[in-house]
Amino acid sequence: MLLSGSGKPQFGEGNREVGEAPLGRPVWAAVGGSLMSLCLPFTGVATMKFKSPPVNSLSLEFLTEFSISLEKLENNRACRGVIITSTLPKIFSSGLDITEMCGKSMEHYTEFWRAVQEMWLRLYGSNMVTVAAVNGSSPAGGCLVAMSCDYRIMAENPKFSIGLNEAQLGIVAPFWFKDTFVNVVGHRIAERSLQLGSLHPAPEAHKLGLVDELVPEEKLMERAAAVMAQWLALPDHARQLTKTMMRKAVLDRLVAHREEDIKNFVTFVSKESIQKSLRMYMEMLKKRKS
Ligand SMILES: CCCCCCCCCCC/C=C/C(=O)SCCNC(=O)CCNC(=O)[C@H](O)C(C)(C)COP(=O)(O)OP(=O)(O)OC[C@H]1O[C@@H](n2cnc3c(N)ncnc32)[C@H](O)[C@@H]1OP(=O)(O)O
Repeated sequence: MLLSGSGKPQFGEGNREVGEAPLGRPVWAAVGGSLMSLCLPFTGVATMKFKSPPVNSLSLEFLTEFSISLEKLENNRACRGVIITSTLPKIFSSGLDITEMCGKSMEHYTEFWRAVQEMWLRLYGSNMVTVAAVNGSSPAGGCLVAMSCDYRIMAENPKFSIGLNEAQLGIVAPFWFKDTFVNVVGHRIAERSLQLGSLHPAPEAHKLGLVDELVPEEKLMERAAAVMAQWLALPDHARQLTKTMMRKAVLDRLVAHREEDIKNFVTFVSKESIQKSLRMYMEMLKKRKS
């Protein structure tokens, strides 16, 4: 992931680079983890770029780096917003790494699911303004990342799709994926889309309200910066309290049922029938390629 931003850099470890202006003030700070890059310039707006080829799957390692990066930005008082995008052509994120859910131990599933929860709790509950610049396809967990942001701008290419397609894999989106979806598009659209495991091409996703606007791909980052400026024009405390008011019930629900949710996931994913569905899905992906 690639994370970049400006202001007062607080990133202690890793591949840190800090530019110094003549007065000794940091111009920018870049913390290049291996799976995402992050930069924070003077504007106080960080850009986080996923860079985990081939398709930015959300592996345990990726999720861990994502959560740590969010925590660092959240704790950096100079950072007020983050734009999330991908360095890979055509893919925002392919969602949870299916190989993390196949043929592994119960301990591994537990650790993996806790990391998925952690990422969502941090992103959905962030005090920062979060804008997703969706520059490619974004199924399932990738859609969750985008939906957890405050605003979604998608490249207008109809070949790019987004949605919670879990049902197509023979698995079930957990209640907090569903809650996030309902909060974005409303109950009826969420219900139909979830039951059918629909992946919506960008124009349809826009019509449904799953993404807020479509722009030509080359204008995506420029537009994300403009939207960010608009959101940051308001006082942080008023915006943050409003965001909390809108999202708290859904966040609290997972916090209250976190261990139960992990148990459900581990039990569900360990079933031979589910393992078989996931294996068949992976085989289908490979066959489709050849
Ligand atoms: C009672 C209730 C209890 C509830 C308990 C909980 C239940 C479990 C909930 C789990 C929720 C799951 C969420 C998810 O996110 S699951 C993942 C869903 N993702 C997908 O369906 C996307 C699949 N991928 C694609 O459609 C395409 O790859 C994509 C459009 C993203 C890109 O297409 P492209 O043609 O560019 O690339 P390839 O298809 O050739 O893929 C390249 C290689 O990457 C591998 N790949 C793709 N996606 C994944 C993935 N998500 N995880 C792991 N690996 C992935 C693909 O197989 C190719 O590999 P090879 O190069 O080795 O062939």
